[in-house]
Amino acid sequence: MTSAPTSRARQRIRVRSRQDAAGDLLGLLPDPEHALAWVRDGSGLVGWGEAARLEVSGPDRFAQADKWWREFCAHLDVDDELGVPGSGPVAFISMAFADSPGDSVLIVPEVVVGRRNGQQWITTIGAGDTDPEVAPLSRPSTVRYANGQLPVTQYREAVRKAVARMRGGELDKVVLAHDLVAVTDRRLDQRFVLQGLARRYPECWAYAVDGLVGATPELLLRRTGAVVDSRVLAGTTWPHDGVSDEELAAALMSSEKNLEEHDYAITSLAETLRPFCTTMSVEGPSVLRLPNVSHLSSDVIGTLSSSVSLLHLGEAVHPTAAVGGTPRLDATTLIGQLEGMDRGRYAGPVGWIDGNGDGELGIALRCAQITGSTARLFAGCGLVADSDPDIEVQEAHAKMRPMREALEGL
Ligand SMILES: C=C(O[C@H]1C=CC=C(C(=O)O)[C@@H]1O)C(=O)O
Repeated sequence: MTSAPTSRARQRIRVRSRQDAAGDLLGLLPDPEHALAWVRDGSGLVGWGEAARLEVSGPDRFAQADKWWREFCAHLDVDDELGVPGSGPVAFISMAFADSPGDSVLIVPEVVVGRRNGQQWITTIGAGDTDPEVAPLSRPSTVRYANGQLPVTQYREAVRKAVARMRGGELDKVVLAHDLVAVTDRRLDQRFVLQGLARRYPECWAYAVDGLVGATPELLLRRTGAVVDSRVLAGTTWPHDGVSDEELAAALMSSEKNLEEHDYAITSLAETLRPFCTTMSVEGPSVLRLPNVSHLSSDVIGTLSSSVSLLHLGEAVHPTAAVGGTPRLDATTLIGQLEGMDRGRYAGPVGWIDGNGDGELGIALRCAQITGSTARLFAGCGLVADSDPDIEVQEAHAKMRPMREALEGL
């Protein structure tokens, strides 16, 4: 389904960006159920209202989204006094993980507030209300959990089967996920969840697009002019009683199983991005420490050889072996067979794009799809032939902690 102002062809939409007084971005969001956000450590973008929206699905969803966004931008009158990435027109993006089923969505807000390097701005797209009434924040008083489409006992079994397939030499790596449903006593306020995540995980990108709310530590791609960069994560440990953070980090850095998982993820990203670049370098791995887990982390940076848009690049690199596997097609086929659930937009690219094709796409991890008073949480683990199903179940539990705590207001 595609919708955009029908008068677009005749009447150009006015886009205006101007400097704004500094403030807390997430605190500006007026609406509990339609939050649009991409914020890391106080900087990023938030939006409200809906000037246009695109919903697409299928293998050509990235190409369709890219075309739609270019056409939309071609019919705007832009008055942008900043000219920085994220000023001017912006669409928030959340792409489905799989070619089928699942809808991807692009939302162009009526108002965007951005903050970058201490500079804040406000953009109106059409007739946006720049000073809307902000509904009071509400928190659920009870949260109950129920099985999702893939309960944890079945998840363990799926992991066991996947490991057997890898030991049999069918593939090298696959990432399997499971879900969990949280039901609350009232309609969830997405802003409450976002603020809790942002407070606890300032090094992650807190995001909300069309009810998918989370805080991801993994940056799939950022395009800033000719520069493209990525933060690749794979290989995980989590706090254990009696083991110091330093010991955990040292064990992670010398774990062959985790280094192997990480290597597949880096290789998948680098191989698919390299054709677009004249230069590329990889730095890592090092350990990224978060309150719930620590990951092996590498940074990739490249120079683009031509002006290719963020969505085009996203299509080429998704899914990396941080959320799919190696070989990619074998892994995604096995994910479909063994998970037997619809991941929706979990593990898909999430973020924003501007009128120049610059923007940021994270991988939608540590998240929940929120609908009314229900949240569907997801967590997955990279598996190789050496993986132990019981340990992977513990890892998935640790990865769900941020979302559970944010829902419960802990
Ligand atoms: C698939 C997830 O995490 C990925 C990102 C970092 C580390 C991962 C791992 O060690 O398995 C996963 O590849 C998830 O959080 O649902």
